[in-house]
Amino acid sequence: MFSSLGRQSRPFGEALLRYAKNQNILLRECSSEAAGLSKFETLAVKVPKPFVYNVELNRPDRLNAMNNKMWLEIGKCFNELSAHPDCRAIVLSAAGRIFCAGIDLNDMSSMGAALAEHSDVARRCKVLEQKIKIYQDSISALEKCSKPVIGAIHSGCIGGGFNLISAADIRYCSKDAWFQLKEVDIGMAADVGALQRLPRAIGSQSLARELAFTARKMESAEAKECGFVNRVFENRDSLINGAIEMAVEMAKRSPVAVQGTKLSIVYSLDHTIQEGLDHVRLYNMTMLQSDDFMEAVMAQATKSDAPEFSKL
Ligand SMILES: CC/C=C\C=C\CC(=O)SCCNC(=O)CCNC(=O)[C@H](O)C(C)(C)COP(=O)(O)OP(=O)(O)OC[C@H]1O[C@@H](n2cnc3c(N)ncnc32)[C@H](O)[C@@H]1OP(=O)(O)O
Repeated sequence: MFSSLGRQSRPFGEALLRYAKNQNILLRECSSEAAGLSKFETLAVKVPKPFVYNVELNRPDRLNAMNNKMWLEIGKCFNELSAHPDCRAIVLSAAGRIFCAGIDLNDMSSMGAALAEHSDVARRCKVLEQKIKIYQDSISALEKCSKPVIGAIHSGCIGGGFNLISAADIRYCSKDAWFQLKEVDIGMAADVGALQRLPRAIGSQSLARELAFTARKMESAEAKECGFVNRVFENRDSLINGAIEMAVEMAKRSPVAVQGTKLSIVYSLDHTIQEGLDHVRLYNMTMLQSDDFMEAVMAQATKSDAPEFSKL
């Protein structure tokens, strides 16, 4: 029964490298276009390992403050990666000395100008509603992305950046990281996801409310203690390497299995246990017929190397 499994015994790393070579995927440094995505101005996209994408916030001179362009590009990038068959796991990191200084405060004044075009409150509300919706959707694209997203945070992670990273599947940070829900300091309620996702991520309404009401900084040790991050690394380099290593582990597994797992976990967040079970039953009644399932079961049963799963 297991005799046809010869092709699965090739070492996984070798198979991936061969695949990357055949597909002409330039590992480590490559432009987002070379990685099969749109061209981005505010993001740098690299493929550090086969099937692993690294999206980097890339406005280091502005401390990665999120201008309108960046908001739009984050949504677009994660939507594209969600559908991209060469991407199986994503590391989200940032260039420069700070992970993200929140929304670009200069953009706030252009928002004021757009509002000033209307004298009527209903028309002004429509402008704001549309803007907030676009920004919310941009961050939700991480959660809706079918591939796991690992946030790798160094130094400051402020306001919009905190909201962004709250939508990642997994968070790691460096020792120097700090997190600040700064919205109340600029006179607004956070509106792009942290108030909804943070209490669930840390399992404490009390701590989430304290952070949100006061804009108090949370340092890396506290972020680890409350479960907001899984691991704290010594510095940015070891952080990025650690995040990529973990992404490789995910990329080794069947994309049918990993993507189905994310889909089920995200669905179950706001459904009853029974609804979640119904949902995953429907998924698996189809996906257990996939080649991936048979190949993975066989590899486990015969103690062979991981199979080389087809693109999905
Ligand atoms: C629909 C609404 C959706 C989302 C809303 C989100 C709300 C938020 O994000 S609230 C948080 C807003 N952000 C902030 O209040 C942070 C502002 N920045 C700072 O407090 C500091 O820059 C710092 C992050 C503590 C770092 O300080 P420091 O190390 O002293 O660097 P600076 O000299 O201050 O900054 C260097 C350079 O970057 C520019 N910059 C920093 N942050 C922003 C920003 N948020 N927007 C635009 N530009 C920013 C700063 O002006 C400096 O520029 P120079 O030209 O070099 O002076």
